[in-house]
Amino acid sequence: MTATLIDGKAFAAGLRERIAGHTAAMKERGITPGLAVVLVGEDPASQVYVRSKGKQTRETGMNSFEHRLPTDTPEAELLALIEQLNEDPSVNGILVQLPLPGHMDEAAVINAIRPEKDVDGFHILNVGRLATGQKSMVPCTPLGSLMLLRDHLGSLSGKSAVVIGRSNIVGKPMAQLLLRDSATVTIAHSRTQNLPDLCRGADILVAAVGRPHFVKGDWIKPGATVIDVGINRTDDGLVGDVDFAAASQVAGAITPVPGGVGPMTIACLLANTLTATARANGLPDPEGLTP
Ligand SMILES: Nc1nc(=O)c2c([nH]1)NC[C@@H]1CN(c3ccc(C(=O)N[C@@H](CCC(=O)O)C(=O)O)cc3)C=[N+]21
Repeated sequence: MTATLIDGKAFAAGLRERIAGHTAAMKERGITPGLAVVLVGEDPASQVYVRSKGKQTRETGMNSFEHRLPTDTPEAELLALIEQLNEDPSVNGILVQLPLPGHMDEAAVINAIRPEKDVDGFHILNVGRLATGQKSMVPCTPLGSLMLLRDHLGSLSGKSAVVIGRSNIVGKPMAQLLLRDSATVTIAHSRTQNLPDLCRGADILVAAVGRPHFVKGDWIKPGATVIDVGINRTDDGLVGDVDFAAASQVAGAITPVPGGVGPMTIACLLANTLTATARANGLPDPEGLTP
């Protein structure tokens, strides 16, 4: 048996087109969504992502504001920039690229962003809102994964979901979103006992561990839906957290790397920026893109 390929790249392209349509309608009313991306330091991978985010923001018709600061920038200077962006009415979304240099307090920086403009959904208030079922900004990678799951499965209600990874950026918010869709959710991590057996019970398996080919083919329940969040640079190029060749013989459906969750992350960043702009202007949420 060979799994259905869940084409995140194509889904993201369609999503960006719908976002561009909403953006054009807003611009007719004199509102242009604006996204500010802040990059501290010269990490080459981060520079690639920031460039790609800026390009897609502009292609969607939104304003893109990019701020690059040197690695040794004092934290107070970054906080002052965030305050300036908080006050700027042309900026609807603020993203501070992570990870930050070691001398900075990541939580303090994230929580300095006005929650309404926190398009990453990392602010403590948005985390609490998501956990309690209130409208919030939702982290982009989990949101993109949820969209792919809903598109492929329809209802997630009652399904057994295993999320491998407990990060604040992916694992924990992913579990919250699955729970909100009435899946039965287990969060697994490095201390989990008998992980292969646990995975074999999962109708939905989300791998967010950051280790190349960590999830083996014989961990997959036949017919399961597998979402591979991993982006690992190896000598063989970009690979996911799942052994794709083996897993795709067993799974019902699986996301590839590249071309799966990655492109959805950026499309959801634009979706959150559009939603933030609508909310800032008293307009209804476009299509309920940000749940
Ligand atoms: N505040 C913050 N928010 C983020 O959302 C954030 C961040 N910091 N720091 C870094 C990670 C990483 N990230 C990715 C986005 C798109 C792809 C993506 O489009 N990947 C392509 C391939 C890209 C390639 O070839 O390198 C794919 O999977 O097909 C990957 C990774 C967002 N991040």
